[in-house]
Parts: sequence; C-alpha cells; structure tokens
Amino acid sequence: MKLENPIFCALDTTDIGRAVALARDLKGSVGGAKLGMEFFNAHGPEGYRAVAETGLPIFLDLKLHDIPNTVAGGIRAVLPLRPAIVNVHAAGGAAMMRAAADAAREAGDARPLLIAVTLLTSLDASDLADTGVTGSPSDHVRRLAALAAGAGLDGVVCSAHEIEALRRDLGPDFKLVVPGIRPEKSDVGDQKRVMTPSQALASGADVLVIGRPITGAGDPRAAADEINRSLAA
Ligand SMILES: O=C(O)c1cc(=O)[nH]c(=O)n1[C@@H]1O[C@H](COP(=O)(O)O)[C@@H](O)[C@H]1O
Repeated sequence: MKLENPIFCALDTTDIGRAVALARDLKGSVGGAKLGMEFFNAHGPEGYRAVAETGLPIFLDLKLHDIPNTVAGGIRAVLPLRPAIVNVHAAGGAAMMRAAADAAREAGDARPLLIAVTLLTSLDASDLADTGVTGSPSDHVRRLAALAAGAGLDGVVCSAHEIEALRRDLGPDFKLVVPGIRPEKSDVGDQKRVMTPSQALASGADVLVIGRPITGAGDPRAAADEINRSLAA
C-alpha cells in the first residue's frame, strides 16, 4: 500500500460532530482517518459509518488482545464496516494473530490490512524493563514483528526508531504504521519514542499516524498541509 498521502489522522474524540467535521475538513490533506477506542467505544459502527461517509479510508484501531477465538470474533464483527486497516496486539501471541488473520481473510477482496502493535510509542526502555522484559525496545519490537510476520499479518505498528531494523529484517512489503510523530517544536505529550514526519517517512514508514499535532491545532487543515510541505521538501 503506497498511499498518495501517508498521513492517517487520529480522530481521538467522543464528539461525533467534531470527528465528522475534521474528516471533511482534512479530506484533501490526509490519506485516511484513524478511529480508536475513544471514538468507537462512544459511537460504535454508527459513528464509524458517519466518518467513513466522508470517503476517507479508515484505520479502525481497536488493539485487540484476548484469546484467539475472542479476537477472531472481534475482527469478524467489524468486517462489514470495510475498514482499510485493523489492528491487534502482537503480545497476544502467534496463535491469536493467526486466528485474527484467518478471520480477516473471510472478507475476501474487502480484506483489511491486519497489523500488530509491537511496543507502544508511549513506552521507553525503562518502561519496558518495568514490565519485566529485558533487552532494548528495538530488540523487543523486532521479535514481535517477526512473530507477526510469521503469523501472516501484513505489518506492524512501531515507532520510527525501529523502521530501519524492521525493513532489514522483514523486507520492503511489510507494512510499517508509525505513530509517535511530532513535527519540530510540537508538544510531545505522552509519547516517548518520537520522530518528525519527514524523518519517519525518509526512514521508510508506510503510514504516519498523527493526532494532536493536527487535531489540536487552531486550523487542523493548515497544520496537515504544513506537515505535507515538510514531507515534500
Ligand atoms: O495503534 C496505534 O495507533 C498507536 C500505537 C502506538 O504505539 N502509539 C500510538 O500513539 N498509537 C495511536 O496513535 C495516535 C497518536 O496520536 P497523537 O499522539 O495525538 O499523535 C493515538 O490515537 C494512539 O492511540
């Protein structure tokens, strides 16, 4: 999937009117919209459809992580919405990811890309150590990404810092979806493994997931266009 515009804007809000207005406003300036637990838990499929009607491809970010049968059912339940991308947590293990991939294939030609979250971009080496995992974030991400590839997934969510290693490990076709994107001088907030949009794209990201730097701006479309200019430079 080489998108004309690699930016998927995270519409993290419970305000359905705002989400739809943002999607309409951003349509010519981003490649897609991401709807995650904040929006989907509040508005479900109906809210999803309201945003999807704008015509933007949707990344439905549910980060499923449960036993294989339950995750397969969770994926199956959202296939009628025809999302472009859905995700699970790689930490759910190979059997869970295989079950999710099998369920996604039931959509035939409308199969979404299925990707696995590796290590959240809000975590750094010290957070990882606190969870009892020894080794660097990069080693952890590479291990989980290899597991995801082996289970038949299309790609992973990772930070921009792992892109080069993952490209070496898993080749050019494995999709790398990258949040933790912060333009120069913008507020990092709760993200820890961050990079600028242009550096992340140059490293080889397929999708840049960007939320607050766009949605928190006074003029979200102008913020997205500014990022686009930085990508073209
Ligand atoms: O799966 C994700 O999309 C995701 C994974 C991850 O490791 N880090 C991460 O920030 N995200 C999502 O990406 C978006 C980033 O938003 P901003 O930090 O506002 O740009 C949020 O909607 C997060 O839920």
